[in-house]
Amino acid sequence: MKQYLDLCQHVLDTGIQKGDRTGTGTLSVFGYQMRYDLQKGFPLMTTKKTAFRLIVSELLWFLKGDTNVRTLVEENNPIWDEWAFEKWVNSEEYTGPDMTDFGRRAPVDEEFRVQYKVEMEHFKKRIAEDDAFAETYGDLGPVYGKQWRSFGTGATETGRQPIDQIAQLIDGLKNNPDSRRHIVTAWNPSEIEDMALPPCHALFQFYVADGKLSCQLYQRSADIFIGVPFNIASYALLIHLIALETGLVPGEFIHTLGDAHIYSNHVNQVKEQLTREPRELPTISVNMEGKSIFDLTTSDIVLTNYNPHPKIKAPIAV
Ligand SMILES: Nc1nc(=O)c2c([nH]1)NC[C@@H]1CN(c3ccc(C(=O)N[C@@H](CCC(=O)O)C(=O)O)cc3)CN21
Ligand SMILES: O=c1ccn([C@H]2C[C@H](O)[C@@H](COP(=O)(O)O)O2)c(=O)[nH]1
Repeated sequence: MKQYLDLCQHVLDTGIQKGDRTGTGTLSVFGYQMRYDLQKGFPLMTTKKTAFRLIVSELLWFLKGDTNVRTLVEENNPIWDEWAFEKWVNSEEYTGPDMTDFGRRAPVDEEFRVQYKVEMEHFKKRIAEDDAFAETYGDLGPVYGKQWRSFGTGATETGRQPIDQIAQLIDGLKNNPDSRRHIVTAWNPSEIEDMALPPCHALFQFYVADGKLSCQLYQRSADIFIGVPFNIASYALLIHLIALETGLVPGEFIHTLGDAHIYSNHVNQVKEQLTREPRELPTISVNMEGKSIFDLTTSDIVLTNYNPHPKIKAPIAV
């Protein structure tokens, strides 16, 4: 994972102090590229323990075309909770304690944090138990799952069907591997305003040469300490899955970043991680057993030989 540590060092050394939407403040560079050869092992962070289980359940959620956090809540995956919760506490129906700016206040205000945790637990319980509530407040809008599997409603004006970009990708890779048009985009300008968060991993392209399958991602905005380790592993897993589906061997993941930033409250954690020696990479195996990648469950994907340094905690910017 030297590539990742080099990115961290580069941003610490040359990053510019920049304000951001969340009000946290960042050190930021614009434009950076990393390459991961998947033949050398599975690129999950070894310099801090990273929750692979959460990465798997999020990717399978995208692949099923799901955009409702209920599925993630049921799988005990909290990574999208804040963005659904935000919609709930800003709604007219919410009558609990004031949760304005909860993301910024919770890490620094002990008394508020207790209140926030109570409200968040209530919210999750209701998402899990109340169908109508989950349908309204669990849904993040037309985020990744919608764009990947069902891009563009368009039906009323054009009479066209929504596009299953992943099915088309698999089809194209099988039937026309040399094509330079193996592209999937989550960036749908006409639906951005309805999304809880505009897509960060916005567009990717697949490529086949020598029987190997590679993918390059353009990520417009990259939270280096929290988001990027998840994104690298998620796309590496996506390449493995698409390779199984198309009879190819995993090649390279090329990760191209736009605004690549370290949040000001992650700088110490990044420095701690930089003192650690990378270890041997783990490997993964996938049990397809006649299933398509759209029907997999988390237990079908198994990680072995993962011996990371301990976890490093950090607050997430909402
Ligand atoms: N500021 C920000 N950074 C992100 O990376 C990010 C967002 N926002 N918003 C949407 C999604 C949600 N993602 C997330 C959210 C939380 C974790 C997280 O809490 N990771 C912890 C581990 C959690 C655990 O082990 O329970 C970590 O330490 O990596 C990771 C990715 C990635 N995205
Ligand atoms: O997969 C993801 C999702 C989100 N992020 C980070 C990047 C930014 O820090 C925030 C999004 O804020 P914007 O103001 O919309 O750019 O989330 C990530 O790194 N990876």
